[in-house]
Amino acid sequence: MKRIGLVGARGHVGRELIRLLAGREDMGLAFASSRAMAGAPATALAPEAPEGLTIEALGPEGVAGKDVDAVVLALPNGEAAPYVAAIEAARPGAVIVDLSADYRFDDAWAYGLPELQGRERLRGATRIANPGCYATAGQFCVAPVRDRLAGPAHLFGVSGYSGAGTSPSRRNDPVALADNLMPYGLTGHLHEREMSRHLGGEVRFSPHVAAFFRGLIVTAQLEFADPLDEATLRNAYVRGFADEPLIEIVEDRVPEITDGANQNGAAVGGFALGEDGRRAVMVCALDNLLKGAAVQAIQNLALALELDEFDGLV
Ligand SMILES: NC(=O)C1=CN([C@@H]2O[C@H](COP(=O)(O)OP(=O)(O)OC[C@H]3O[C@@H](n4cnc5c(N)ncnc54)[C@H](OP(=O)(O)O)[C@@H]3O)[C@@H](O)[C@H]2O)C=CC1
Ligand SMILES: CC(=O)N[C@@H](CCC(=O)OP(=O)(O)O)C(=O)O
Repeated sequence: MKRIGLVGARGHVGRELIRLLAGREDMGLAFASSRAMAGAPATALAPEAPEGLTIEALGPEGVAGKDVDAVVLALPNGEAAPYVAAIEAARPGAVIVDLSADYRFDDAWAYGLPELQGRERLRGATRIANPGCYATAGQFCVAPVRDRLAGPAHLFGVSGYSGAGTSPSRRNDPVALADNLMPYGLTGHLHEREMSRHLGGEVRFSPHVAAFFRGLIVTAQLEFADPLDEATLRNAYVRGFADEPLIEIVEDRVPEITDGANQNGAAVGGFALGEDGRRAVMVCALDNLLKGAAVQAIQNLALALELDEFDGLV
């Protein structure tokens, strides 16, 4: 049984990770760190947590002192570096999976989107940057046809408000969101840069947050250099994601939020082609807390520790 430590356990993603780890026999939660919940049983965060495990408030040195195989950092952006430095000094061989955006642009870290980046770099890796939630859905919409694009892909995204984390803000305030849809990050959202970098082509992204708690959808406008027929468009996705158990290709209708929310995997569909075959619209729905975060982290932990990637997930 590989021993996994979790920092940021009180967050929405931390709770999902505790639940998913409880579903595996080859990895288990060895410690859970939260400053606000220190001293409480881990079952207060998620009923599936190991009985008898008490939440601790661990700083970087405290985390680095723990005898674990891997540490998952589920902290807000900008907080990971001291933890990484302390773990690197004390146990350089330990696996670190960071859920924030802090290392997604760092070539020394493997970018952990197994379905698209390939698994070779993730197997046995010790530093893995988990992708962003919209960035995961956006890349699933664009990657199978990226080489055919005539220009930037234009992506429209709507997320549930759990995407904005637990620190109070307008973007996770149910009162401000009631009967509302909030555009934000109108230019330069971090996931715009993340997608552009990892797709190797420019993306324009318009994020929105809505009044539902979890799940997100990305609708992608794609323009092609040469016309495509519908069979070619469908085949690009069907073949591109063949043998990927966490990606469902939806061929008979357009995916909606409910196709992704509370699901471990992503639903990809749309397949709407303009009359001249030069433009298509694709859609991806997934759960921002699951395939957009915690499920992806479990896949990455399993690959890094050379375990079954999909155990407990499919
Ligand atoms: N929410 C989502 O949909 C997604 C989130 N992510 C990423 O996953 C990570 C976790 O997300 P989420 O669960 O929403 O995060 P939260 O904003 O809920 O933060 C997680 C926890 O981190 C702890 N924390 C906050 N600041 C610090 C600090 N300075 N030092 C130590 N601990 C701190 C807090 O617990 P306490 O105060 O008790 O210590 C908090 O509950 C983030 O990097 C996020 O960007 C990625 C994809 C999707
Ligand atoms: C609604 C909302 O605010 N969503 C977040 C998505 C958070 C996320 O996926 O991630 P990273 O911070 O890990 O990139 C946002 O747009 O920043």
